[in-house]
Amino acid sequence: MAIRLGPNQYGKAEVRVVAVDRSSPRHTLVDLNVSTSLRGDFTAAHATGDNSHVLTTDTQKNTVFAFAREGVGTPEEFGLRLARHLAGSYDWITGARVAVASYGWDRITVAGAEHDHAFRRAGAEHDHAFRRAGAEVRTAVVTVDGEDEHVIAGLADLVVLKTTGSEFRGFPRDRYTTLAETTDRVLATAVTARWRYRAGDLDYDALFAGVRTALLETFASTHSLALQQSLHAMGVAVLEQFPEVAEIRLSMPNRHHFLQDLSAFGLDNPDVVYHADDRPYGLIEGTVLRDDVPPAEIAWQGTPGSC
Ligand SMILES: O=c1[nH]c(=O)c2[nH]c(=O)[nH]c2[nH]1
Repeated sequence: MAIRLGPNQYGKAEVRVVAVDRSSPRHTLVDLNVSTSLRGDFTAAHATGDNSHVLTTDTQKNTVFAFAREGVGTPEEFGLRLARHLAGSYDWITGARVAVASYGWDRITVAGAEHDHAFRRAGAEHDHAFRRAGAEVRTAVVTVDGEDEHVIAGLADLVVLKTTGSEFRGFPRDRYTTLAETTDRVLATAVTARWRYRAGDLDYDALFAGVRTALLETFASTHSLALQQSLHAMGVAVLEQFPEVAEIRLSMPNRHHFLQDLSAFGLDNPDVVYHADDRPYGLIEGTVLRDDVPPAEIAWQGTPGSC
């Protein structure tokens, strides 16, 4: 019985690259998940571990980031540029497949914010604060406990990002601290928020829309010194604007965007190309509540991500 190597391919899966165009104060961004894979004669690597024909997956990843520095364009164009380059790089590589998933981002709009400098160009559309299209979920948890009824409304996976207007500095340093202080970073999070209503007949749709808008507007407008500060400001805004809300609990992972070092390829990177890292992530959670409303812990029992 002859045993042989059948079809095979290899590449780097899910390179998360975010490219920001800062050429005007109205930033734009492209957010991609790029997977490459090569076909060709890689028999030697499989049979004997001879890697002389292996264009490493690390190199493929670097190529994705380096190509993003030169502009992304459409996913199709970016895929074509990459695939042509990879397929043409060595004689023994006969083909390349590049899969590009492109995540859409909408500008956050803020009513009545025309006087904020970040809105000056397009009415209420923010220059550098975005909401990822499509991912979010509306939630409700209702508890009936004897005579008591509790309604917790919420949303999950409301993904937002600011390309500027975020700092993080002034933290203590010990022997394990390597994080650099920054006065300008990309700030991104997936907001999970749950808020408990006071009793009463309420227009839940209108309240949901209002709370969601308050969360978005406040994320966009707050010059953030920490994600904790943004979280607090978002909770305060909801309680200030909606007397119907007794308390709000927020869970906000810090979706880190690391500036990709392109210097090894002779490229600068003036805050253009980022690696959107999915883990580990900071997880910032907090409750904002009113002093004069009795707690209702039973309403929260079994609700994940609230503290
Ligand atoms: O907004 C932040 N809060 C933190 O607590 C923290 N920790 C960290 O490493 N980066 C950040 N960013």
